Amino acid sequence: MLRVVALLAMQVIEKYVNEARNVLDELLKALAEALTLETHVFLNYFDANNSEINVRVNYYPPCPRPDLALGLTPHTDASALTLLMQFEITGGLQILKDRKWLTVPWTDDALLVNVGDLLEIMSNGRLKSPWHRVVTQLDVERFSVALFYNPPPWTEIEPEPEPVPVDGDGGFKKVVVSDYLQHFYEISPTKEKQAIMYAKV
Ligand SMILES: O=C(O)CCC(=O)C(=O)O
Ligand SMILES: [Fe+2]
Repeated sequence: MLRVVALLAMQVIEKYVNEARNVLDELLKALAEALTLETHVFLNYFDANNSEINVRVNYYPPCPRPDLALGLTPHTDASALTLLMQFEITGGLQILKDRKWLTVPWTDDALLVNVGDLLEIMSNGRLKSPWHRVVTQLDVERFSVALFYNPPPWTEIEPEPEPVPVDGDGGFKKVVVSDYLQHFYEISPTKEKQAIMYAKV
């Protein structure tokens, strides 16, 4: 019985992964166009057989002292893009903006897309990976599914040189995806957004 359930779950996840890949590929094209770049500049790093998709299921139980315990410690995602799903509107996900934690507005039945560090590097800082965390809640339990989409590990990603980011940021250099990931996991968790400095000139 358990085997049947596990098999069914695997089929559902596989279906979701395949659909998610289509959505994310379209988004990578749309994001490149929005930055007035050639449509495929980001998508070209991915390939259907070797790109990495990792799925993490997060469970946050109700917490008697949300003031004392976080659900997920602050971080950026080491992905290119992350597709997030939650099962009901429960809040909990927050991003740091102007030094304040803001709860991400998330409507029911909506998927949320998060820019990861690799896309920040590829876009030379024009797309930013947000510093985010999950807070616990008193009487609320929460599930989320995070799907991380990455080019194959041996891919060398290169920041798009033009146009120069408006906020004067940028200054990224070429990195190999697996080198970046190794660095990211070696130094995580960090107190602030730090791993991405590895990809700065
Ligand atoms: O649970 C969430 O909404 C976010 C999860 C997340 O940030 C992650 O798994 O990296
Ligand atoms: Fe995350």
